[in-house]
Amino acid sequence: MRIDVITIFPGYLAPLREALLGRAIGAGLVDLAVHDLRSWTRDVHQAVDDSPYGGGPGMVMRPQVWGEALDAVLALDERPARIVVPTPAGRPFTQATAQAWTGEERLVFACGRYEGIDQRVVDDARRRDLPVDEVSIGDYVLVGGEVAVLVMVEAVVRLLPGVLGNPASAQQDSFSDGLLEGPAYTRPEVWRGLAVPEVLRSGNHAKIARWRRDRALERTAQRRPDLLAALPEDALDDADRAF
Ligand SMILES: NCc1ccc(-c2ccccc2)nc1
Repeated sequence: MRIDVITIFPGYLAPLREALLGRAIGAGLVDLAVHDLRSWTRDVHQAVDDSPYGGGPGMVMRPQVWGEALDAVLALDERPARIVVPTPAGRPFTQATAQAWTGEERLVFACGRYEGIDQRVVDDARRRDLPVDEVSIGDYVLVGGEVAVLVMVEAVVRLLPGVLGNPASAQQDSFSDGLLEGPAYTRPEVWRGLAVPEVLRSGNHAKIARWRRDRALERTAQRRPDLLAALPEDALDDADRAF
């Protein structure tokens, strides 16, 4: 998978080259290219924004600069790309989104700042039949899209074959079965007077699996009843319902 990020703060994306993601890049599982949007400005001030039509606070990012930047970056590679625009006004980015994007050959992230990017940039891309997703990683407003890109790239790349040491962990993590993950423990057996739940040291794998499922159901019911309500009919068996 090739990932391009266009931003006025390339340094914000440096963490993508660390640790797990850095190793995935080193292993050739992912190609990452970060581009400075100002490379496509033509004025001496390298202006990327301007006042909003209709008035109101803040500034809007100029369509000319973004149009030239996207055209140039898309032309760098012949692989078909999905353009992703992080925005508080976007559709929710979920684990399902991350899973779906693992099938993409290329993702091009457009990081907005200020009040966002002139809407015509997205409209123009869509009318050229380029797939464009405006996505939100949560109901809060950041200063720009860069942090959202770090979140989404990590969520997607970790799912790519060969990236995680143990692929099973990607299957068993939260949300993969629609439930939150329950509590986890490691040595020592007792820490500050707190003991690891007995069942986890019992060696009885059926009992352990049941206990873990019950804790996941309990935590999901307490913290995210919306996830429980969204589970497909056949997702819970009789033992689950008994819980
Ligand atoms: N839903 C997370 C998110 C994503 C992007 C932005 C944002 C804020 C200002 C300008 C451009 C993007 N804020 C929140």
